[in-house]
Amino acid sequence: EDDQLILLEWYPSPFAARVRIALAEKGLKYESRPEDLINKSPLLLKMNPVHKQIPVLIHKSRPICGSMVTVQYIDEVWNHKSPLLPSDPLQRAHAKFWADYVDKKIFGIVASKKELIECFKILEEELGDKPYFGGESFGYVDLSLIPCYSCFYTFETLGKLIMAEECPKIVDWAHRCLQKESVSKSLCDQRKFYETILEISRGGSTW
Ligand SMILES: N[C@@H](CCC(=O)N[C@@H](CSO)C(=O)NCC(=O)O)C(=O)O
Repeated sequence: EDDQLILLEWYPSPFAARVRIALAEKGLKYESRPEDLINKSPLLLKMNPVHKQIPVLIHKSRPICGSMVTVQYIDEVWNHKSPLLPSDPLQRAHAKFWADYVDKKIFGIVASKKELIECFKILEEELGDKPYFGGESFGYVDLSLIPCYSCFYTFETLGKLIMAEECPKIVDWAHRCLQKESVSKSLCDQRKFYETILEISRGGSTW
């Protein structure tokens, strides 16, 4: 029917995980269509001709591209439950600032180990003693960062570091987020992510 939701995605992608979490938070049913990023489907090329990237949410046959843009769309269209962004404009601006920081510094160009740890320490400071980045409840900034948890085993194995030592509050926060079913059922398993990275690095294909 007209209100059908389709998600063009790829399971290991932390960007796709963000949209899966938002859809689960709102209790929305959707059809998942896994993409082969080496042989992209005509639908993906049609729905996201600019970046030709997943995730793409297709709602009423129209595409929404970009993971955090899609999360905002979901939050605004299905605003009946589990708000992800605060309603106060200043708080919203802060949430978008930190989600943008996560995009640039954590998910951006794969940073050097030193830079990555420095950025996690800044996030650790921002989190402080709050249970979540937005305060008492899980929200937009938490959602932007938590998919990175799937990469922790890879960081530790390849980077020879221990996340619990580098940023203990972030590790505790991640475990807190994983108590939520919307998160635990949406995140790629850490070992599967690691195996996928090794496969790709052998295959030399981009992802
Ligand atoms: N800024 C975008 C990044 C999406 C992306 O990198 N998607 C990757 C897969 S996961 O890393 C992708 O589709 N790569 C295929 C390609 O670039 O050819 C977002 O937030 O959605």
